[in-house]
Amino acid sequence: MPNDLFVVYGSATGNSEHIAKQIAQKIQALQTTDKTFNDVVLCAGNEAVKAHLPKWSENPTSVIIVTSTTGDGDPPENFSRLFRTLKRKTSTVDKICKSVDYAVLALGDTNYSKFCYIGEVTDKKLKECGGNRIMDIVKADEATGLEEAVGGFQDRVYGEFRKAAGGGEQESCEESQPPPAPESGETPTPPPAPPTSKSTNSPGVLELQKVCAELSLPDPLTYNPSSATSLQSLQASQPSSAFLNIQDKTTNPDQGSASSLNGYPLSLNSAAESGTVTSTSSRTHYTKEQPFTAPVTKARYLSGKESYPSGDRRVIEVCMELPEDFGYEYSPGDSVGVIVENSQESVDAVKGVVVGEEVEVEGEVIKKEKLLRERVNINGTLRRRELIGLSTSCSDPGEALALKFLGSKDGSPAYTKFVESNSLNLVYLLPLFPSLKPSLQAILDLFTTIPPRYYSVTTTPLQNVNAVSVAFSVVDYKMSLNGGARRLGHVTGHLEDICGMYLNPDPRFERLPLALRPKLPCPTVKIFPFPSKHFKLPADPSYPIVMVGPGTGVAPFMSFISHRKLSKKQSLHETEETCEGEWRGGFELEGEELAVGQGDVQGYRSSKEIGESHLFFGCRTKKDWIYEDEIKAFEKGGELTKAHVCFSREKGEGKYVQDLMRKENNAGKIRDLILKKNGYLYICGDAANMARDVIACLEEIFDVEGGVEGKKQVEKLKARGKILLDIWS
Ligand SMILES: Cc1cc2nc3c(=O)[nH]c(=O)nc-3n(C[C@H](O)[C@H](O)[C@H](O)COP(=O)(O)O)c2cc1C
Repeated sequence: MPNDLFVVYGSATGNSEHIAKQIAQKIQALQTTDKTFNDVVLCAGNEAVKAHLPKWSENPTSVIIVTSTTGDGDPPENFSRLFRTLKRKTSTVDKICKSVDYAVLALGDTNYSKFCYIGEVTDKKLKECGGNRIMDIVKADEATGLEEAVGGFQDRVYGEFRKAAGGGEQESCEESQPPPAPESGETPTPPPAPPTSKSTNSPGVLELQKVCAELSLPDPLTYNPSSATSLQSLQASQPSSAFLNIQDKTTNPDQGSASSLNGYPLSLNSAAESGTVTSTSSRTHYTKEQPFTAPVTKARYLSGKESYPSGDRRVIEVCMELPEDFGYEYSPGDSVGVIVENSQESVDAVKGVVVGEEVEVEGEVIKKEKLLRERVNINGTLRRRELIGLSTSCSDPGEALALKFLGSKDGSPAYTKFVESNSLNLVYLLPLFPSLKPSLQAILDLFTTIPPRYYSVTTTPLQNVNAVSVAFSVVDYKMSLNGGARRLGHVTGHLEDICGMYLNPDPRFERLPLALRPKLPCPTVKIFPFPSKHFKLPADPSYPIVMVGPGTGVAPFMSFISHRKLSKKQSLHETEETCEGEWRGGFELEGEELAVGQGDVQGYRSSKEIGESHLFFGCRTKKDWIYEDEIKAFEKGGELTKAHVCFSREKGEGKYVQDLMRKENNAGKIRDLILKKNGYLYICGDAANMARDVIACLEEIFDVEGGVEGKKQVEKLKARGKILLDIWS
């Protein structure tokens, strides 16, 4: 009796999920001719724990894990439960994976210190749980392009599993893939012939040629894709009925189907996962799939108001109302996920070019307009695999080659300059490559769903449990392509737009009393709670805290300081239960995972004294200083011991936060608070530059001996949860 094959993913931003889906689809397609496996099951790690893991120790099972690492070496949310379970179960006598053949594909980025950490640990733990590793872990690096490693894994993995299942060697995921099925009544389009000359009229190719010349790269039209064999496996999988049959083995019929095909959300998996996310007092039922439509009750510019409508640095705070049944008492350090549909303008720009009027997904026919507006991420920066996939829909061979080159490893520097630095998305790609006419099905196959954006809360529930505020910079810049078109962030631009009535009120009505002003409809936004597991205040408020948050990285610290201030004022502890061993957010934790002293809202309510607190904040100029009044008021009121502030474009004691931290007094203070006084150090903001520099600075600060001590000390403090990061790239 053939065994089941599980393709299990852990994904924060959709890459691993998409790759896992491709692998599952391809293997499923092979099963029509080659019955190596009974069923092919695709699911997120958390879903696997309850629905499938118990059976893995009983029956021979094959498991392919595709997981990224996020945060600072953290598992993606939808993988965290499986990760914890595997870590916990290694020492048990009854090896829970003793009947499991497995392989791990780890996604990561070498810009982060814990490269592919979650994949590595998962691979190790599966082994310790008795699993049979059938091929070595493959690590794919986002910094240089995931494609080659992913392609190599895809090429090999099926053959290896087949061999292990006793089915011989001949199959590989790619080789035996059936040819793409033509749409009914159509003859398949032959692949475009290679270009015969380097001349072209294509605006995209011309721009790319310029970029390549600047970077001393070969002309993209001379690119020879056949030398990049493994990339072929990442090309768009064409619709094939065999691919649309991945079986979901979920156990909960209420949640609908978990199968996630062609970029559609894994509604069941995600819902199941979020459904168990509880606050200490109640469960929340608002999720990514079922967000709450929150009225935006206030919005204000924290900086840059004078530069509206097109200044490059505008920071906005928006306040959203939460309903009674939101059932979610958030706590400082948490974020709110915001979902914004694609704008009508971007849908219109794509609609006319994409071929086909509707697609069928799991029996449901979806019209083009709806699919483009609500589902596919046409506003996201194009990924390499999407470019390679789109190349097959170009009728001009030069354009096809240029897109293939951009998605290839050889074209990596050009990708950075041409795609990444312009945040080039499908909407702007189409006019550059006029022969590119993808089908609606290809768009569905290639693109992920619109991802939510996450923003740290700036408020505390101790003040108002029915409202939450977040702060963000408006993304607004000029592209170097498309004639210098202006680009606004998909979410931040939208929020600024809908909050116009608060941000830039009509001056004609300003002198009128509020009651007499015309009533405008309250803007709304779709949100869901996104609790943080690690970025939490210490449970004992008397512990000191050091907060490093330049720019909008200061946002969670506004919540931290307000929370400590109000916790001192309120003495609610008699009426509140404390909650031990469970985070707010309902994640069960093992002893060693519970960082010393970390806690929740309730812990704070029992507080009397709050410990010393230091904030390191930096921005470009005094004009950019957000929350200046609030920070000064905190300092005056004693809730903040000291704000250390610097301006990179003005004269002062230092340019950047790390310059201030390095100063003798401050370095000594940080050492004392963290090492001797049981303090916690928090870093929030940009991962690539700021966090890296701040960590390097801390290594110096803790390197009292002048040797390698500092590096080790920082690692130790991170491992103990005494240095905590909330960073983004
Ligand atoms: C906020 C953030 C934190 C990250 N942290 C790490 C990390 O600690 N180690 C690592 O190897 N990669 C890290 N990455 C890189 C991701 O693993 C990589 O981008 C991967 O392709 C994401 O896959 P996913 O979309 O399936 O989550 C991080 C990425 C982001 C955006």
